[in-house]
Amino acid sequence: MKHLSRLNKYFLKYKWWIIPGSIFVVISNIFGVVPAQVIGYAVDLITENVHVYNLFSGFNRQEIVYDIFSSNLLYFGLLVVLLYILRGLFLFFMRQTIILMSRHIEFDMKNDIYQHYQKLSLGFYRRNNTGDLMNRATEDVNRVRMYVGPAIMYTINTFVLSVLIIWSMFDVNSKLAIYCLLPLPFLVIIIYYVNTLIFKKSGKIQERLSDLSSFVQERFSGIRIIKSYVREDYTRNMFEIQSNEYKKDSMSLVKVSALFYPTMLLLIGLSTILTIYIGGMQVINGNITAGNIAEFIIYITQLTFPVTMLGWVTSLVQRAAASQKRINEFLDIPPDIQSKSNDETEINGHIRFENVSFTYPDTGIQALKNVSFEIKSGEFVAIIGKTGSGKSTMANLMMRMYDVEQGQITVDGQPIKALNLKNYRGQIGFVPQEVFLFSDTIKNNIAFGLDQVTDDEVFDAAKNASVYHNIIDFDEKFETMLGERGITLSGGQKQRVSIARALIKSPKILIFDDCLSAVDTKTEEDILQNLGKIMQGRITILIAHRISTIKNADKILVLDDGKIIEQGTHNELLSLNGAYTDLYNNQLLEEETKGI
Ligand SMILES: Nc1ncnc2c1ncn2[C@@H]1O[C@H](COP(=O)(O)OP(=O)(O)OP(=O)(O)O)[C@@H](O)[C@H]1O
Repeated sequence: MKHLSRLNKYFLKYKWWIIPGSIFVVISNIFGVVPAQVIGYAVDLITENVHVYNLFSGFNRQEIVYDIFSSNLLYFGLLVVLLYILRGLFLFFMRQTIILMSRHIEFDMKNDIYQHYQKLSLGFYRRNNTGDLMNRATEDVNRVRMYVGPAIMYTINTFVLSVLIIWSMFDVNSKLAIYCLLPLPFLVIIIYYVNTLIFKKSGKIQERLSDLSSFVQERFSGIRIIKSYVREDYTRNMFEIQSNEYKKDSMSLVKVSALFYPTMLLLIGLSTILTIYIGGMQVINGNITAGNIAEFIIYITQLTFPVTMLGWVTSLVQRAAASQKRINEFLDIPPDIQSKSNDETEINGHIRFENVSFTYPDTGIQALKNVSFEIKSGEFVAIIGKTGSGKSTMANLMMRMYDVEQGQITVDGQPIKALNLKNYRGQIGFVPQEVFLFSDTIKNNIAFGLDQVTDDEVFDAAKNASVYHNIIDFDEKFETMLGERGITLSGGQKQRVSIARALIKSPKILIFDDCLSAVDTKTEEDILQNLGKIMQGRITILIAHRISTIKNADKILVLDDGKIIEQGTHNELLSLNGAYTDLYNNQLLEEETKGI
C-alpha cells in the first residue's frame, strides 16, 4: 500500500471532486435502502387490506375499501419509483465526480510519466525496452486509475450500503439478520480468491497478447526478409505456437469465470432460502410480519452487489499497488544528465576535449581513451576511423548525451556540465547515423527542431540538403506523408531530409554522423559546398568513412580503438605517412579498381 501513497498529491489536488463524490455515494445509498422498507410496508398493507376487503364481502362498502386500497398501493408504488429516481440521480452525480476525477488523475499521471521519461538519459533507454516503457505509462496507469476511481467509489459504496442494510436488518429482527448474513463472509472469501485467480490469469493472457502483437509487428516489419528467405511457413508455425499459448490461457480463464457466477448465485440463493425459512417461523411466532420477509429479500439482493465488490475491490487495490510500484521505479530514477544553469547564452562553439576517457556504463566498453583535441569556432573538423573506433561516441559526448568520467569537455572555456543543457543543445544541429523520420509530412519532419517556421525556410533547408527536387516530384510535395501511412523514401532521400532538419536550425555547431554514406558523390559535393556557405563562422563536425568527403577539412582526427592516433589537415596527415595515408591509398586503389 505504501506505493499507492504516491497518489496522495493527486487526491489533494482533486479534493473538491472526491469530497462531494463521497457525499453523493452516501445519499444515493440512503435512497437505495429506503424503498425496501416502503415495499415491506406495502406488503403488510396488502395482507391487512385483503383481510378487511374479505370482511366486507357482500356489502356495498366493499368497493369503497377496494378504491382506498388501490389508491394506497398506487401511492406506495409512486413513492418507490420516486426514491429509485433519486437514487439514480445521485448515482449519476457520484460517477460524474469520482470517475471523472480518476480520468483527470490518469491524464496527470500519464503526463508526469511522459515528462519524466523525456528527462532520462540515453542509457536508460538502452537498459529498458520500449514495450516495458509503454506498458508502465499505459497499462499500469490504467490499473492505478481503477484504484483511484472505481475501487475508491465502490469501497465507500460498499461500506455505506452494508452499514445501512445491516443496521436496518438488525432493527427489524436480529435473529433473522444473523441467519441471512451467515453465508455472506464465505461469499466474500470465495470472490476474493476467484478474483485474484482471474486477475492472475488475465495478466498472463495480457502478457501473451503483447508477446503475440510484438511478434506480429516485428514479422510484418521484416516481411521483406521473410519473403526473400522464403520463411513464410516457418514464421506461420511460430505464430501458431504463440497463438496456441494464448488460446490455452484464455480457455483456462473461461473455466474459472464460468464457475464464478454459479457459486455466487448459489450462496445468495442459500441466504434467500434461510431468510424465507427462518423468517416464516418468526412470522408464525408473531415476531415479524410477512412484509418484513419481503424487505429482507430485497436487502439480500442489495447486499450481493457490495459483497461482490469487496472481493473485486481488494484485487483491484492489490493490482494497483503492484502497478504503482512499477511506475515509481521509473519515476524514482533521477536523470543522469542534470542541467544546473538557466543562462540563455549564445555559444561561439570553441570545443575542447581534455584527456577525455569514456566507458559505456551498460556494457563496460571503453569507447574513448584519454582523448584531447580542440575545435575552434568556425572550423570544419572531420573524424575518421575504423568502425567501432569511437566516432559516434565523440559526437554523443559533444552533445552531452553522457557525462565523461575522466578528463573534461569545455565549450567556450566553460565545462560542458555548467551550461544550460536545453540552450546548448538548441544550438546544435545533429544528423545521426541511423536516420529517424517521424510518420508525419516531409515539411513537419524538416521543421521538427523549430517552433515556428515559414515555408521558405523549409524550402531553403531542403535545397541546401539537395533534396528539394526529389520532394517537389512527389504529388503532395512537402505535404507528402512519410512512414507507415505514407510513402517510403530511399535511403539517400531519408538522409538528406534528416540533413535539412538539422540545417533549418542554423545551428552554431553542426554534427554529421556518417550521414552521407547513402548519398552519391555528386550530391555529396553539392551538400558540402552548401555547408561551406551556411556554416561560415560556425563549427561543422563531419564523421565519415570516405576521405574524398573530408579532405578539405581544417582538421582531421584519425581515431583508432578509442584513441586519436593522428590529427592535422589532409596534406599534413599524408606527409606523416601513417594510418591516414594507408587509408587514403586503400581508398584510392578501390576507386581505381572500380574504374577498370
Ligand atoms: N550506447 C552504447 N552502449 C554501450 N556500448 C556502446 C554504445 N554505443 C557504442 N558502444 C560501443 O562503443 C564502441 C564505440 O562505438 P561508436 O559507435 O562510437 O563507434 P563508431 O566509430 O561510431 O563506429 P561506426 O563507424 O561503426 O559507427 C563500440 O565498441 C560500441 O560497441
